[in-house]
Amino acid sequence: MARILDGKVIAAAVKQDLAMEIAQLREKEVQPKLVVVLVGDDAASASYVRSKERMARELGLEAEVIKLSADVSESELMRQIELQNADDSVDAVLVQLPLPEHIDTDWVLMGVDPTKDVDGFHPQNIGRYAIGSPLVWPCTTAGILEILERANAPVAGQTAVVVGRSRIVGWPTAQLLLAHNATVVQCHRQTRNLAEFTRQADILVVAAGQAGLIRADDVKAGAVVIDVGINRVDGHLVGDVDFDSVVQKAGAITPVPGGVGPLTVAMLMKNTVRLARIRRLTKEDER
Ligand SMILES: Nc1nc2c(c(=O)[nH]1)N[C@@H](CN(C=O)c1ccc(C(=O)N[C@@H](CCC(=O)O)C(=O)O)cc1)CN2
Repeated sequence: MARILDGKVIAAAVKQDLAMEIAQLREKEVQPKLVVVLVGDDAASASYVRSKERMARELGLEAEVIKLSADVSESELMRQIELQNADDSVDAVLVQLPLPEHIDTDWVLMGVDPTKDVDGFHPQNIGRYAIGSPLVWPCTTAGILEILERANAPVAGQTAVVVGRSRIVGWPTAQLLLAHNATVVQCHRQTRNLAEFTRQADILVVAAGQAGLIRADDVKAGAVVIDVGINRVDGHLVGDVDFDSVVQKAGAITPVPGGVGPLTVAMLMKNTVRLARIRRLTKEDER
């Protein structure tokens, strides 16, 4: 039976460490500020943004949410982002995804000042994945590393298989595991014989958006399985991994809900503090 990696417990530990760091920053008169831009009225996005605002306030960070209507023009959205880029009191800017279809997401993300890009989605930060040191890793990816580290799961030298190659999770997670010296295989929709790869994984990260995609037969005995899927099936939230069968075979597994999700918000707070520290306490030529 696998060890359950409880994201709520790990997120609470991250928050506790951060509270101390924020108190120390306050002694240096640094008050980190996060701005979240929310476009439209998608219920899930609105709920995630509320969690972000709530956790920021709990930790004593300044947080502002800019709400724009679903039919906002691309130029108005860009204008709002540029205002945040120019505001010296703002350390971190996040544009909640997904954006409505009429908006070019790549273009908008390129508009965020890379030094305030708390999601790590600006091309300049994506380029830095290649040298293993973006200013920040995307929040979910950073959360996955936090889970592995706090579970004392080794990464270097392990075979890691990542299913999915999204901008938000799959791609950066593969890059992060590579930067930590895992042997990485990135699978995606067009991968043939997916199970041939997943069965080799010491660390299996699944972010495909397909409920029940990975079953016990697809997993190596003793593997660490990180389930990033969030799917609603018959009114219930389930991951991409068939938890009930895989829990019998894996060495450790994250549940859904209560696994990676809570870390995504906690790591946003950690990234905000990191960007504030870099902008306010590090000389430009040391960044
Ligand atoms: N700009 C960004 N947009 C999005 C990101 C992101 O990192 N940056 N990630 C996701 C949504 N997301 C945060 O934004 C997020 C997703 C899930 C959770 C979470 O805590 N999930 C819970 C279940 C919650 C539920 O009941 O729905 C869990 O897994 O336990 C937090 C944040 C897409 N957009």
